[in-house]
Amino acid sequence: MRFHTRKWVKPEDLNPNGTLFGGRLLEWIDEECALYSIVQLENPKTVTKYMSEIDFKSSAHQGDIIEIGIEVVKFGTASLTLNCEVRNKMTREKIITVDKIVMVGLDEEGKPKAHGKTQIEFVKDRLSN
Ligand SMILES: CC(=O)SCCNC(=O)CCNC(=O)[C@H](O)C(C)(C)COP(=O)(O)OP(=O)(O)OC[C@H]1O[C@@H](n2cnc3c(N)ncnc32)[C@H](O)[C@@H]1OP(=O)(O)O
Repeated sequence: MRFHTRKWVKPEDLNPNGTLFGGRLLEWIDEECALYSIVQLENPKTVTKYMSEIDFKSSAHQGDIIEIGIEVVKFGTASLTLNCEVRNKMTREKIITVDKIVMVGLDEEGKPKAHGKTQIEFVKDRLSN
């Protein structure tokens, strides 16, 4: 799993309990998956179709730095299936896991569009082609 993005937990990210608000974390995960999929599928019209159950294993506190990891499970026809793990950068403790996130690339009419991708591509390799 590659951990692409770090986030710094700020006062506005906390719940009334004083720990990281779950909704904020899901927003970060969704955005991370969208950005990752847009780049991989080379389609800016890529949406979240499905998220499996989530498992909050531990929390984070103000000032913590967390990192969001993504792994490709499968390239489908129009879809890209990912899994995600978020961990505390300092303690390496797992905060959340999401086993299955399905992103779908759309065409101009908002219908699923075949992407023709079968493996992860790195931007640096695209540039050298
Ligand atoms: C980043 C964001 O926040 S985006 C905002 C939130 N997301 C949205 O608004 C999306 C709203 N949903 C939609 O517009 C539609 O459901 C669409 C266009 C994404 C998909 O429409 P569908 O009629 O379900 O398309 P279809 O049945 O062809 O499925 C498309 C792909 O999704 C997969 N899929 C569909 N439903 C599910 C599901 N419940 N679980 C897992 N995968 C699914 C299919 O297997 C298919 O994959 P493939 O192309 O690799 O074979």
